[in-house]
Amino acid sequence: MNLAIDCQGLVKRFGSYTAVRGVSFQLPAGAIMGFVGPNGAGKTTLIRMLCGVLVPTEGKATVLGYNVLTQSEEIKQRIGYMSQKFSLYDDLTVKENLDFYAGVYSLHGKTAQEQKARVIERIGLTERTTQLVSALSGGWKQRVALACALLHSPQLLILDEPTAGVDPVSRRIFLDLIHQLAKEGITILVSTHYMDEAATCDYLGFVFYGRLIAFGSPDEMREKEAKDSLDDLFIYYVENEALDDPRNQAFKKGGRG
Ligand SMILES: Nc1ncnc2c1ncn2[C@@H]1O[C@H](COP(=O)(O)OP(=O)(O)OP(=O)(O)O)[C@@H](O)[C@H]1O
Repeated sequence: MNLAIDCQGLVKRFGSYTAVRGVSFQLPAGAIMGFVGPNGAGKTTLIRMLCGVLVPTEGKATVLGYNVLTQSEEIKQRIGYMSQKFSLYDDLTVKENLDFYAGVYSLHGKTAQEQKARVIERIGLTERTTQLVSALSGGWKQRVALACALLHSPQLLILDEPTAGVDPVSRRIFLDLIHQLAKEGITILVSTHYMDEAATCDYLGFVFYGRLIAFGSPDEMREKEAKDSLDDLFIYYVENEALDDPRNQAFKKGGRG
């Protein structure tokens, strides 16, 4: 199987605090995977290790066949990353933001022009290129950020809570775009708090206090544990997780979030 991500026993400690505790999973190329978990579960830390920007304390991982410890530059060139804050310049137009990111990805001349034209068309931004980003709705900002992340034709797209604070219609449009991109062969890793989004992924990883407490396809997971909803399934896994972290007890008693 051609794997986009293969990680084994990834651990990240910040001083005495362990944010990621031995995460292992394999993601086939071309699949969409969703990370779901409460705030502070360790999703972003895990993602940052897979992007090659944060060095794991323990464990190993390959992303697109490259080692996160020794080949982070190769990984960075081949992944598109979009954070929950979108990382756009509000006082620049859509086109100027794309120009800026083309430079970041070292795209110049004809290649830059072609790639910008490709993503503008692909993401449906033709009518928006001269607008200031500050004048755009959250949904349009999200699409501009996606266009920026796709400029260098990445093989893996990593989206960290891309739809946080975006209205439901825009979320749906964005999700459809993501699914089309996956059909075109891009592997997608997305972290989300929304179970309806998670349900559309090929694979799901439930992250809870630094552990990957479940991994599999949403349908298989629901069938295996005989749960109708992913919310029920998540709670089921959390309640069956014997964690030493005292915050786990708070979560079980209703302090979720
Ligand atoms: N650089 C750092 N130094 C110390 N602690 C950190 C650092 N980065 C993250 N943490 C801690 O690690 C834990 C996991 O954080 P992380 O951002 O990975 O969670 P998350 O699941 O992405 O949460 P959210 O959904 O809120 O983005 C948190 O308790 C956070 O405070």
